[in-house]
Amino acid sequence: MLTIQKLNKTYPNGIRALHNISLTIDYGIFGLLGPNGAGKSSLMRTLATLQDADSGTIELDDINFLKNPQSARSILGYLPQDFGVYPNVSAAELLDQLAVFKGFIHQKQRREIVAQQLQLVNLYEQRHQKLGTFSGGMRQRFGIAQALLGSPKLVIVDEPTAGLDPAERIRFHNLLSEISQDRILLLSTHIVEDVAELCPNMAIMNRGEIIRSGSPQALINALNGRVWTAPHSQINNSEELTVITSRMSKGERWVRVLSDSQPGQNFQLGEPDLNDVYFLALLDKSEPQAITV
Ligand SMILES: Nc1ncnc2c1ncn2[C@@H]1O[C@H](COP(=O)(O)OP(=O)(O)OP(=O)(O)O)[C@@H](O)[C@H]1O
Repeated sequence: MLTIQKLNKTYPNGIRALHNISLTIDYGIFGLLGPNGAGKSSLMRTLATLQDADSGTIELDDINFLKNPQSARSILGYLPQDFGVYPNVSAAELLDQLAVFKGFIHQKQRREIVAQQLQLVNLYEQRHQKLGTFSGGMRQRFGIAQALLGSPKLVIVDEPTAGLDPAERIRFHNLLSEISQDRILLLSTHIVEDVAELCPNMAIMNRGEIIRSGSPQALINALNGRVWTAPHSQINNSEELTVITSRMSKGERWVRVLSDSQPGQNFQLGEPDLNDVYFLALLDKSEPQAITV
């Protein structure tokens, strides 16, 4: 179990990026979902021991990350949001060099590990190709290969699917699912579908705070019988509604509304989903009010 307790961080410019963050995270993929600026990267960087917290604790296997970052680094791998590569170096060369930094000093052992990792992420055939010629998806898979050097118990990946095309995204999801079998994989993302498809457990973060946590299914079930839908064109303007989303679907604008009873005659009961959970969580935090559409 990774245990985070009462973690706080305020940057020198006064922005409070983490406010009393407490989470207990078990093996498998854990999704951290939140809008831009929620504090996800701040939390990821703190867990990766790349920045200090003002207070709180992070523990895994009796290692206190904040007091003993060196030991923590030996059990964690990190794929940052802005993973830069040297464009003129090949995948095998850079991975070999990163393996040296991870403490693999014997060349023969390193060669085996580098080959293993590149096979795992399906880049072995392209191992001599320069990283500057890799597509976004290949680069992210390479990022996973380097994060897995040394078989870490905790792997932290920060917004890895942003910008990937649908096929690469599926391939990347499959890879994440495969490598999460025997470790904790923390996935930070602002893409609701990433969490819906991959994560048995999740938390939603906004403005430096955890505002929901649990299994996606349990959070969705809590909305059963309370989400109503109607075409926007059929809603009477005078109705006061708690709108979850109002967006285009198949050429028509549809409104989803939270209500304990049918909010109007044109509304039908909808099937709640993780988008409803997410948008309602964000609404809660910004002082919910009835919205007239
Ligand atoms: N080094 C820093 N110094 C000052 N403020 C920072 C720093 N890093 C982040 N912030 C601020 O802290 C808040 C949280 O930022 P953070 O990058 O952690 O959020 P995020 O959820 O990862 O967002 P995004 O999805 O846009 O990357 C933002 O208001 C951001 O401007």
